[in-house]
Amino acid sequence: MVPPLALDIDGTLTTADGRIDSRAFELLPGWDAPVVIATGKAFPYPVALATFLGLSPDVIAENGGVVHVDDETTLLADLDRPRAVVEAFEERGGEIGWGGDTTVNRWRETEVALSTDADEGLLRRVAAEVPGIEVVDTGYAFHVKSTDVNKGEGLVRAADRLGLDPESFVAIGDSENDVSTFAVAGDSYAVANADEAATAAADVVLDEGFMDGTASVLEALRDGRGPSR
Ligand SMILES: O=C(O)COP(=O)(O)O
Ligand SMILES: [Mg+2]
Repeated sequence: MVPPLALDIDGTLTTADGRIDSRAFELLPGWDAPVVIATGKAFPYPVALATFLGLSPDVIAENGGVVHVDDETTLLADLDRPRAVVEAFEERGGEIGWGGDTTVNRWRETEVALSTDADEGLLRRVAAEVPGIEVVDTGYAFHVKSTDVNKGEGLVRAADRLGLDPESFVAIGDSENDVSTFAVAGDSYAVANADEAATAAADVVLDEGFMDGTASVLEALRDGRGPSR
């Protein structure tokens, strides 16, 4: 019997150049337990990914700001303060980046994401002036978000709605925004490309990076073996 999964997207289900690794489409469609995709990306991305993987769209998006499980969507933070931070950042000369790609933030309902090209020092100074707001660096974006939400709290909520114990989940991830997931899942794996925070928080740090690492865990779980490192 395979365990339920809590899976990050970027750095975890992807190749080093940011594409979904095709092995996700071999390993996940038949997974015989719930799969919760837990990401910093806006809500439509994990819904689309789950749908095209043939999974039910049980997702944690926007770093826990949005939880959608069993056809119930819950917004756990609001956009006003993150937006105010980004406006103040822009008034002081900061740029959110993304080279004119307006899709990154178009569907966000609880947080704002800035390109990692943005002026991090200025962003952190502006954010520090607003209580209850933090900047999370995933290596793929700077997320301006409420301190009240995170992926781990999202997983507790998702597990409850699925009638499962969060400890029954195996979590795999690569960055700071996965630390809270690792804290509530029973077993946690950081891929080899993981940042310092995720590496320190994981039960196991894998020898292989990106989907090579993730696939090694999923294959071992599927085959009833302990995952190799
Ligand atoms: O949106 C990001 O910055 C990273 O996304 P992830 O949480 O799926 O890795
Ligand atoms: Mg990631």
